[in-house]
Amino acid sequence: MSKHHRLLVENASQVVLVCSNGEKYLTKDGMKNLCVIENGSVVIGSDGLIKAVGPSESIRSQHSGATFEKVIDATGMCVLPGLVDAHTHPVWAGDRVHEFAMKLAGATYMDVHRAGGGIHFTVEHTRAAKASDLLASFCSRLVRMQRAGTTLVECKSGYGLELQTELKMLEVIEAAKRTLSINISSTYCGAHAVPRGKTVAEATEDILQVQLPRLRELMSAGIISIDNIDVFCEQGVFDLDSTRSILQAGRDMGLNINFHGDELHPMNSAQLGAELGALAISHLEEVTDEGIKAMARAKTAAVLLPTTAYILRLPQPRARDMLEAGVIVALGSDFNPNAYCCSMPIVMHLACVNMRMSMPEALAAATINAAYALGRSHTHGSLEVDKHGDLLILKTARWEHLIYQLGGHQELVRHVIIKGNVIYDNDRTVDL
Ligand SMILES: N=CN[C@@H](CCC(=O)O)C(=O)O
Ligand SMILES: [Zn+2]
Repeated sequence: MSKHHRLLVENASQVVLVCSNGEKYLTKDGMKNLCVIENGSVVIGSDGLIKAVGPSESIRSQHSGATFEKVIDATGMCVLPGLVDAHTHPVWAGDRVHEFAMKLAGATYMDVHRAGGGIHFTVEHTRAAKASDLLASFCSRLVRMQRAGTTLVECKSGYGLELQTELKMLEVIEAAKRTLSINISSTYCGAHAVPRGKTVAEATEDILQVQLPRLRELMSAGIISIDNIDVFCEQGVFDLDSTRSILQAGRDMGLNINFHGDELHPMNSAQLGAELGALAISHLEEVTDEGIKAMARAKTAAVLLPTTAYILRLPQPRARDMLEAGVIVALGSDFNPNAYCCSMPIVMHLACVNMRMSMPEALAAATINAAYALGRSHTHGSLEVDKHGDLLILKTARWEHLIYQLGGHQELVRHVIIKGNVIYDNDRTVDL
């Protein structure tokens, strides 16, 4: 085949495809046995899509007449799909390091929230911030995520709680899409908290009558693109009825339902999400057995967030029960001013140690299943022909080192590649 391609990555010790039969998600045994090619190569075409992946010898013979813009010799290294972070709150001003100290001293998340801190503190600072400052800090956070291997990330609004600031955040997310190569799934989360001075009913009314109609107009005009709708369904925040009406209104606008549920109290959020056809529900530390069954039946992904339970010293989400019930388990960093973690490799490590997932299960949850939670698993989340050429090259012959070496990704990640373009090249040598 004499053709010109963007990139050839050849002779990798391992190429972890994750799956190879067009699966849109993995469950149960499918998550335990990932597809791995020993001594493999990957070809990415000029359109940024994967053209071939397989054993090095057969790729070499199939492409004997082809030319490549770039060739990477991955001898002694391994190749994985770019990681997918299915839950982040990365657009904000004002850090909350002082609250971390309060929490270490024993305050709970809701103690801080009720005292006017937490989300309210961030809302105050984000409302006051200039869009250009929000964009600059957001982009530097995205760059940190990219360096840790994330190539597709969900990004929420939700620190405005009124139209003007929610829009400012969504526009900042749009601007970042134009600035950086990382793939972004954008989420409207105007129901992240009840704004000060409003009741739940008033906040819900404002979202339904003011915020969503304006977003619909801007979406129709092609000025903004939003993928998902989110609500923080929790005692003292949005109850089940208000959550239902907001999610339904978002769904009617064509948004995917992807919301916070059953985090601090069992709210029957999982059952609600399953009934509404939610693509994903996050947190689920307090999900019930009925909720787990409902999510498995509805194919609603559970986005588990190991950093939240770790930082807030909450009970761990019941990952094993969900996996055994056949729920589509995905992972997210939950990056936000409460859980300041940009690293999916650390998230996978915590999922393995604290939630008792195996390393293959954690990788499936941070690739194909996280892509499913964002409605992107037809294009992302595995190394298969016609999917985006988004991948990581690690300076180690076995992929499990990415999870095993806690915080070691800074040395281990050699290249991060998006659509066949090298967006991060870390040539520091590493002593394993
Ligand atoms: N639980 C609600 N939202 C975030 C926290 C946001 C914040 O504290 O600023 C979460 O997913 O953990
Ligand atoms: Zn969240």
